[in-house]
Amino acid sequence: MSVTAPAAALNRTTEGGPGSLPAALEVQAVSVHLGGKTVLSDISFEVKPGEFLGILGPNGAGKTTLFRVLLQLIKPQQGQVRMNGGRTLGKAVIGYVPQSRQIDPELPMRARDFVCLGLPHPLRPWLNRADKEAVRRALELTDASHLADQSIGRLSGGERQRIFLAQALVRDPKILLLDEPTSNLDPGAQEAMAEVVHSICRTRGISVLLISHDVNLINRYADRILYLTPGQYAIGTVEEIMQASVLRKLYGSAVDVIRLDGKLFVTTSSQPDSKVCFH
Ligand SMILES: Nc1ncnc2c1ncn2[C@@H]1O[C@H](COP(=O)(O)OP(=O)(O)OP(=O)(O)O)[C@@H](O)[C@H]1O
Repeated sequence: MSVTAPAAALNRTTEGGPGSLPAALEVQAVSVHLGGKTVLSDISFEVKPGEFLGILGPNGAGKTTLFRVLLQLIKPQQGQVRMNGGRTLGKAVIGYVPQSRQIDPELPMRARDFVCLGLPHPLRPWLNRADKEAVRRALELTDASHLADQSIGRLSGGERQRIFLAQALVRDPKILLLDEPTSNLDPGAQEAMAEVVHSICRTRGISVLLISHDVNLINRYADRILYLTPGQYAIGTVEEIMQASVLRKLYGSAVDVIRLDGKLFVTTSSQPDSKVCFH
């Protein structure tokens, strides 16, 4: 069920953004039930080429499940997903960086070989010129060319995320799905990662859907946000969605939004000792 924000319209993009282009992704009335539970309920939205959509919401709201639907790993019980104006390009159209990927520090693999695993034929013993160029370009786009010959297991968390991102980009996707790519990074590395993603989104016209629990990071980079809570959602600009009236409807409980030194904080105010929650 969607919650309509005051002055917010479903699928509206910010002025000067990629609003007038045909959608790269259309999610139409999608519902998903898992283990007897409704995880996504009648969700509809679209994303334009080169648009950056931030996805926020509490644990268990269905954010990763939405990605699994977009990746065709889960078939929704209701609704449909259309990409690239309804022209099916297969899974190559989507680049995906999953949540929390563990790498053995002793894994004897260079970063460039890890990026190669994103190619359609990763186990081929040689790379042709086009493959080499794709890997070179993906590393360059993610500002990671200098890491190419280093061992993937020995890279820092921030450096490793860039290699994961390069792997997701190596097939030149039209849509990029990033599941909490900045979690476990220090603030500087989070900012650097978000900068790289934003630049790729804008310069390559790739639609980015990025899940995060950091509303302020999303606020700086996203054109719009999709805010999911169990069974409910709202979509619009940060200003439209991050209002107490909208979040109260989404959570079905007392929630306040505080702006302090240019930063947003969401608080639960039903408790006597009103406390800051997850943002
Ligand atoms: N295969 C499954 N079978 C049953 N329930 C599932 C399955 N996959 C996910 N769920 C449930 O669906 C709900 C949404 O899970 P999901 O991982 O999409 O949430 P999320 O918003 O990504 O959470 P988080 O922020 O913690 O990553 C959870 O309650 C989860 O337990």
